[in-house]
Amino acid sequence: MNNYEIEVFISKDEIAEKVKKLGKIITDEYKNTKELVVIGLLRGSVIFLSDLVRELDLPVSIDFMTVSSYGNEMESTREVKIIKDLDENIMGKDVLIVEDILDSGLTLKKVMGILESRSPNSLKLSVLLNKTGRREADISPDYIGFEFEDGFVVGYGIDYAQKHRNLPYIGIVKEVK
Ligand SMILES: O=P(O)(O)OC[C@H]1O[C@H](OP(=O)(O)OP(=O)(O)O)[C@H](O)[C@@H]1O
Ligand code: HPA
Repeated sequence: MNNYEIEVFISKDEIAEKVKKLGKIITDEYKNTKELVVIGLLRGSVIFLSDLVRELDLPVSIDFMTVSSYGNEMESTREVKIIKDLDENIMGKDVLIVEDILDSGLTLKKVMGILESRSPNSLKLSVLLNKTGRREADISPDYIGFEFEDGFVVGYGIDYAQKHRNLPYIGIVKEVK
């Protein structure tokens, strides 16, 4: 896409309110847990994860993994590769994956399969955005911020060709002809 503009889709204030709500729900559900391991997938999750963990009134540790499927494109390459694995062992631990967006589901299906095979005590998924219209893998998140059907989004950690992650809101990319 040569020329495009970005339209505000979810405002900064709406995101902040939702993240607070999710923080309360997750805190309540894990209140008897000794240690919750929050896992972020680099790079898209970092802003959501940073805000969400500060709304958790729980003993939390944080770890990151890098996988790649989209590269610089708007379509998934369909091949999900682990580029950087977790630093810590998750066996027997309560694990919560915190992701920016669930779209085809191919990335998280693969990642959840890998993490499940490491025998955590529990494994759940929290996504800020659940894009439902292009789902290919059977996967349903445990905690969802916002749901929408389709459209390519950017901002609040999410990129288009590595740009726009720093927008404080979620925008929709529109082609300008
Ligand atoms: O459900 P899917 O269709 O698999 O898409 C979701 C994935 O796509 C994005 O990652 P991307 O590959 O763009 O890397 P990034 O985290 O560095 O932005 C996003 O962060 C999810 O991990
Ligand atoms: O809508 C999107 N925007 C940016 N990256 C993405 N990765 C999956 N879906 C999207």
